[in-house]
Amino acid sequence: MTHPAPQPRVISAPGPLRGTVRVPGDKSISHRALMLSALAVGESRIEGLLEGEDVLATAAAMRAMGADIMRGGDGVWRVHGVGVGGLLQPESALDMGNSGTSTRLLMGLVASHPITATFIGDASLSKRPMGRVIDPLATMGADITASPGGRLPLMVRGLCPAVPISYRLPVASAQVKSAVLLAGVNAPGITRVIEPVATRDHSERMLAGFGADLSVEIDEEGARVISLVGEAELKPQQIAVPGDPSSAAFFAVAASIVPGSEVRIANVGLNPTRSGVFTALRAMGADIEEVDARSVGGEPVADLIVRHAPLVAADPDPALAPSMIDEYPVLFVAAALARGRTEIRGIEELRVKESDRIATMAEGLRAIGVACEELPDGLIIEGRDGDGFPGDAQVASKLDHRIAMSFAVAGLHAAKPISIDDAAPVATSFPDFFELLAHLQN
Ligand SMILES: O=C(O)C1=C[C@@H](OP(=O)(O)O)[C@@H](O)[C@H](O)C1
Ligand SMILES: C=C(OP(=O)(O)O)C(=O)O
Repeated sequence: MTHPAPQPRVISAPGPLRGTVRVPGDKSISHRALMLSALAVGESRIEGLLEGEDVLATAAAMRAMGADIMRGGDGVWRVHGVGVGGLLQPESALDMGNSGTSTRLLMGLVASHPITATFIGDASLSKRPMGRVIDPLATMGADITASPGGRLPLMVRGLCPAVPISYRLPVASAQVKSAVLLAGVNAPGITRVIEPVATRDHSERMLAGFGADLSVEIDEEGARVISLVGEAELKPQQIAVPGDPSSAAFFAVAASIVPGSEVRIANVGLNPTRSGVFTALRAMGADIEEVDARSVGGEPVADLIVRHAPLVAADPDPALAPSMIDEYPVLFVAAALARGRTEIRGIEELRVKESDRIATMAEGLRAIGVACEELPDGLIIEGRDGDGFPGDAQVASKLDHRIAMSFAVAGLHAAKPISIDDAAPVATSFPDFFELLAHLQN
């Protein structure tokens, strides 16, 4: 719950970006790999795990509930699980730091085990809504006491056996879907999640990969119906985590906006439920080539070669929102340099992330010289037609890693430096972001 001292950073335009970078492992897949390995009996091995603070919070919580988790000197993580139903009562509160995914998915796991756990987090996480997972998990029988507004700190008292439910998602959220499915892993019978709008499907892929009986059908209205047979026996796996497209997006935008750049981003996960940002950038004229397409750990992967290109405003299709939800802040930076006006709608979910990402980005963009107008569910941005940002301003990251990295990217094409009041949150999802950026500047 304590924060490291703020780490201010000044970014100035260094000239073209050139070379190859390999982005770290996918954050969503890393969380799930640790959780499911911790529920399997026997040793799982995870290669390419993201070693960011959010994922380390998940690892610490799974250890506190009985799993044996070790990082080998070879960088491979070895997990000895406790078996479905075998999670132990943690001795102290689970500190989720800044991580919404850790909190919501672990609440699901605890909900169907005969244990009680208290969840705490940092100032950002303590403002985020948990009612969206409390509701279905309470229907499954968990007893949950939350702080006012359904927030952290909160306590989950699991029920075993839990009641399997059929739950239609009221909000397009992979975290809510996953919380219900993970609770369903230790519930008798069939737990069903109906998803009118598809969100990232890593939980479904990985549950099936660990041997759970899970099926997905499309109903007559086009919704995905995910059915999971509970009291599953999960078998240990060898997992290779692909690179995170959400992290790759920062370099894709950086190379697109800085004249003379050409960057190869290696090992990027391109699961269609995650790759919307590349579709949106290409619609703006970005030059993104996919090479060496392959499959890593059951997920599509390729290297991306991104070259500078003049960008033109193109309103992103709101239907793409779930597949690029975390990439909007950096897409706003691209839109702010494009020719024309971009209207981005259908992204009200951005208001409940690590910060209110519509408001925080609007404030920062104005500070660096961009005209924009906030909407309840989006943002209108007047593009600068390739003209760099005037800069000479300080922006606030508000405990939000994606805000800090987005303004670092903006600083690469600014007449005067942009300072970020606190870049420490970058360590939650992308600890070596600034090192990789420096590598491309040499
Ligand atoms: O399931 C996941 O791993 C995630 C789902 C998304 O959140 P929501 O489910 O709240 O949309 C995303 O923003 C988050 O970074 C990771
Ligand atoms: C929203 C994010 O993560 P989380 O919900 O796990 O905090 C993110 O990484 O942008």
